[in-house]
Amino acid sequence: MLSQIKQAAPLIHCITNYVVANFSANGLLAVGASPIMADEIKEVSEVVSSSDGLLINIGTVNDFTIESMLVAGKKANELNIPIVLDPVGVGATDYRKRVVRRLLKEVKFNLIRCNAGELASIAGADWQAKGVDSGEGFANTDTIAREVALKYGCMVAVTGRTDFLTDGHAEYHICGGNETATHITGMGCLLSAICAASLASSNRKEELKSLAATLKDYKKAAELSLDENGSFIAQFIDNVQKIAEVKK
Ligand SMILES: Nc1ncnc2c1ncn2[C@@H]1O[C@H](COP(=O)(O)OP(=O)(O)O)[C@@H](O)[C@H]1O
Ligand SMILES: Cc1ncsc1CCOP(=O)(O)O
Repeated sequence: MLSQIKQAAPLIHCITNYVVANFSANGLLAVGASPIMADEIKEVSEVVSSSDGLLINIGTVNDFTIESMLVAGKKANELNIPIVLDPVGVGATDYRKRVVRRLLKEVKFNLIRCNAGELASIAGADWQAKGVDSGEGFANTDTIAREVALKYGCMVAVTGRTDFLTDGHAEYHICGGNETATHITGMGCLLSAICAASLASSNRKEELKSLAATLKDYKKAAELSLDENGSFIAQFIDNVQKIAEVKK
């Protein structure tokens, strides 16, 4: 699927957090997409209107950027531009919970890409999240993901050792990857940005299947990368690029 993104070369508007902005831009470039990071309320409407996909990531959201997210999200809905929500660390604070509740109420998302702790928080399930990391709990994430997908009429991708993707009806489990991914900040955030590129590059009828292939390619790139953190980051970007360049 990364090769399909490379062919389509979509422009992806990212309203994302300042921890991962550079990594996400480089990752999008590696798959052949074009990133534009913009969160000023006076320009987000114009930026999203000329984009093929939108990422809303709440990792470092504040009272200004939430308003920009809502303006961009509503404009994208108007223009039928696919939107991915990454609810980074939503379980960590009441503020983040309120932000995500408001986003899910006022904007229609195509995909929520999250870890198990974030999913549990959105669903109000019992879970011990750890900041922006997944944490631990006993809830059945597959069941909750299906419920959340049906409730919000969107696809849900819950990532971890095994990824789970569903639209509430059909579903995929994706195995593999490299545990080192959990020690690198921004791996989930970049994946969400690439999912926006995937949605922007695929036929609407095939988007669940295409997203599953995207998650698989992402895990493959991690498998092919070294286990030390610094080398992993460089090799991972190289491997994402190589997989995207394979002609299908
Ligand atoms: N234990 C693990 N082993 C292998 N891959 C993992 C593991 N945990 C997460 N991943 C992978 O890391 C990437 C980012 O997912 P994740 O860490 O769940 O996101 P987040 O950064 O939002 O918590 C995904 O490709 C996921 O499959
Ligand atoms: C550490 C951190 N703090 C706020 S956003 C962020 C990045 C989280 O990135 P990811 O969830 O992809 O690891």
